[in-house]
Amino acid sequence: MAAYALETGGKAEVTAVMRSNYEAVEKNGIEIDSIEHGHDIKEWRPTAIRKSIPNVKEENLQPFDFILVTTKNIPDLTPAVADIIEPAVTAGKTAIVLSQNGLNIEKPLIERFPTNPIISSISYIDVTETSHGRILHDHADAQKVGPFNNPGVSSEVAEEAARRYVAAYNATGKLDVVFDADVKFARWRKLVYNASYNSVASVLRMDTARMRMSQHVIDDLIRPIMLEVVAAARANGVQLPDDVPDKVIRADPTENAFKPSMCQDAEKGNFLEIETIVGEPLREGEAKGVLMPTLRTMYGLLKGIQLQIKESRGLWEAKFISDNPYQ
Ligand SMILES: NC(=O)C1=CN([C@@H]2O[C@H](COP(=O)(O)OP(=O)(O)OC[C@H]3O[C@@H](n4cnc5c(N)ncnc54)[C@H](OP(=O)(O)O)[C@@H]3O)[C@@H](O)[C@H]2O)C=CC1
Ligand SMILES: CC(C)(CO)C(=O)C(=O)O
Repeated sequence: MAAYALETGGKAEVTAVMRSNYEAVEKNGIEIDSIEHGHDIKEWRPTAIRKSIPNVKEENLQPFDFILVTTKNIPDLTPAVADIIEPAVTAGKTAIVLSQNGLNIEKPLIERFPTNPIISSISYIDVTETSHGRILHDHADAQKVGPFNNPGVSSEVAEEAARRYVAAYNATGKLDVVFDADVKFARWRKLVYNASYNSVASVLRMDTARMRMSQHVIDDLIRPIMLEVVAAARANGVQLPDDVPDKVIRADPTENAFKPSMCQDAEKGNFLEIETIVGEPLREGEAKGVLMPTLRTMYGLLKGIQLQIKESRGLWEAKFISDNPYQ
């Protein structure tokens, strides 16, 4: 959806890097059913489609102005985001936009690319790739875009890059995609949803409407996690208002059965974004003395699921390692 918005705005040319969907898109283009851009978009293609990350130096390419990262962010697996994008980054030039959920995702990027603007996009957009190259977009694209603090880049340069990205993305001015300098607030606010709904949905394989209809899932799991995240945010200097949990609980429409992105991954047998969405807020909160028992339990369950996925893909072997006290 980002490629579509950027290209159709007329201020950007997008090179889209695809993986499992490459062949399907190369052959048939992209089919989009979008609440905002139209329900019957067929055979759409961005300026370029690639099967691998462009290598700017080896291929003698012009530097990219922006790299928009829309992969899942799973630091407990390799390759890490910084390794994936490195060949396309031009030091001191390319701005890197992380349109990914979670906390502290900028840290490895700042370490690897100390002279590049690193930009945060917090996105509210329910998008599902229903099959390769087929996109269902059923919530208005709303984003808060702002610069992460990269000590090697001046705040003026970083802000200018973020504003330029917003201007290209929202060229028509019709989308709710806006500049917002308070990246820390936007990220913690979004985590109230993701740490709770994404993780509970992944364990229960349940959509958010059914959770609300059940009542107990909200009372016993969702609301307690939200309150723990709000307490962790406040302990870290982010004053989320008292009404955030109630607003976020009711954020999704109840007439369709929406499953958050992590649940979609669990159902596909894909790896889960556990560390950035659950592990990091847990560590940040507990480091400040906040008790987070519900989120800690979810973390343990999700790590168990991740281990099963790793084993099924041959990335974990069921054996004791030397310092394991339970053998
Ligand atoms: N879906 C949503 O509505 C929302 C998602 N988010 C966040 O946005 C981010 C992206 O989520 P989402 O769009 O759902 O993710 P998806 O898993 O649907 O899409 C990720 C894409 O990245 C590709 N990819 C992953 N690694 C590589 C690689 N090394 N090289 C090339 N391509 C790669 C995947 O390919 P392949 O299919 O081969 O794995 C897949 O096409 C996440 O951080 C998520 O939390 C935020 C708001 C809403
Ligand atoms: C809820 C949503 C779709 C944002 O709108 C999201 O962040 C996710 O599914 O991970």
